[in-house]
Amino acid sequence: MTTLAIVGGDCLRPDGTVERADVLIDKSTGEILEIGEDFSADETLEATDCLVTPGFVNGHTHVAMTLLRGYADDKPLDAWLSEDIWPAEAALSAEDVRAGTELGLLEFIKGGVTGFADMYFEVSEIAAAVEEAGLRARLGHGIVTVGKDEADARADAQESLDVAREFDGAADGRISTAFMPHSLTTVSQEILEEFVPKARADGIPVHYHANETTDEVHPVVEAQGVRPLEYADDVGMLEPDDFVAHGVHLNEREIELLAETGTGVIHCPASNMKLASGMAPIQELLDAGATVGLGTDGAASNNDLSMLDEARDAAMLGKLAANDASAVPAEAVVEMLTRGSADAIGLESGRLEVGGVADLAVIDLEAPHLTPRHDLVSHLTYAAAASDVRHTICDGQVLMRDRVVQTLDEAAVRRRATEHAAAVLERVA
Ligand SMILES: CSC[C@H]1O[C@@H](n2cnc3c(O)ncnc32)[C@H](O)[C@@H]1O
Ligand SMILES: [Zn+2]
Repeated sequence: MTTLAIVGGDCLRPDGTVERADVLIDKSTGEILEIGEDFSADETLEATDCLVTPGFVNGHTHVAMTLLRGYADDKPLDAWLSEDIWPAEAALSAEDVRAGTELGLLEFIKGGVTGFADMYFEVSEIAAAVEEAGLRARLGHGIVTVGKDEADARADAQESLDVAREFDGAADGRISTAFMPHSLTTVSQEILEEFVPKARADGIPVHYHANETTDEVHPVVEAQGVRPLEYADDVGMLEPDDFVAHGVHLNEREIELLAETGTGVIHCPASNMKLASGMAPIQELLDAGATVGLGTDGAASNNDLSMLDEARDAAMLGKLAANDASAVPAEAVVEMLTRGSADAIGLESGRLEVGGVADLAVIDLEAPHLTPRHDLVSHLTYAAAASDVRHTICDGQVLMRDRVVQTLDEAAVRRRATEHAAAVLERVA
């Protein structure tokens, strides 16, 4: 057994309390062995004046979209996708997706993210980058069938199923998968009715964008005569392992359905604000008992991949949406940031506890904006930034030590991404 000790820090425990303790990790199994004091270990990470927290889990993203960061801003979802993003994505090669993914994973590690769910294409490249970077992920091929003939639509759906089967368990079990129809309006009913049962039969979860904008709600109501999530339920897309992104425009019945079925909801506040999609009813979802996590969505609608920014946005927007300053408090946000997202997307992480997986972030508290230290849960939600993360650990392995990423060459990744982004734009022009 090879061990790693994180020493000198304060630990954020699953009940929200903070206690002074060291953490002993078995590097060979990636498990937390003990939380206490005076451990001898093969390797040490210094955490004096730091907060040791569960690693942050980004419950919904399109990580390779880092290449399109700043490419198209200040438009609503439909125009942004159809006028700018989809034409640019049509020009992306597998190598571009790899370069954009590596850049995104670098940003994740530097911001304390240890796990994420991703919907995109060229998933073999994304899986290879995840394996190299050392992160944990649920990956899937996103299906869009609008504008495609039947053969192409079925091929796209089949690819999503094949990818989910092929990559489940990859990277020593750090990669899991899902069947990923893009949304209830961009994938036909025929495809959903044919393929969702096939995913279900293989125990593959389903992930999709739902109720993001009113433009996504009205066509479903018109065509089906029911609300989008009632339709999703009818086609078998609300099960305990399933998770939806956004859930902005939900009525009471849909909130109830999400909670009753145990379907996870990934709240993406920055993307919802930037695209002016609306304000998700997060306090209502929490009150109903739904499993709620946080996600950045892609870097082209955010425009960064900082989960600490997302935490602050979730708290602020949650209060505004509820017209209540006590809504979506810091404790609820930290829960969404860690085990809420992990539970929603089905990752075994999000808790700093003995026997749990050692997916951790160590936050340096020696900064003016984190002084004084009345309440570290408050600081995580309202004041800490990605640049305050000092070390990142996933599956017991140190991915970043003293802000130096160990698994990726930062300069090379940034250089490659810059080159690929420029080449894509030239092709699109
Ligand atoms: C077919 S792969 C996934 C697909 O989703 C697009 N996308 C990025 N952000 C959003 C969003 O907020 N709502 C809906 N779709 C989004 C991405 O560009 C890919 O094409
Ligand atoms: Zn998305």
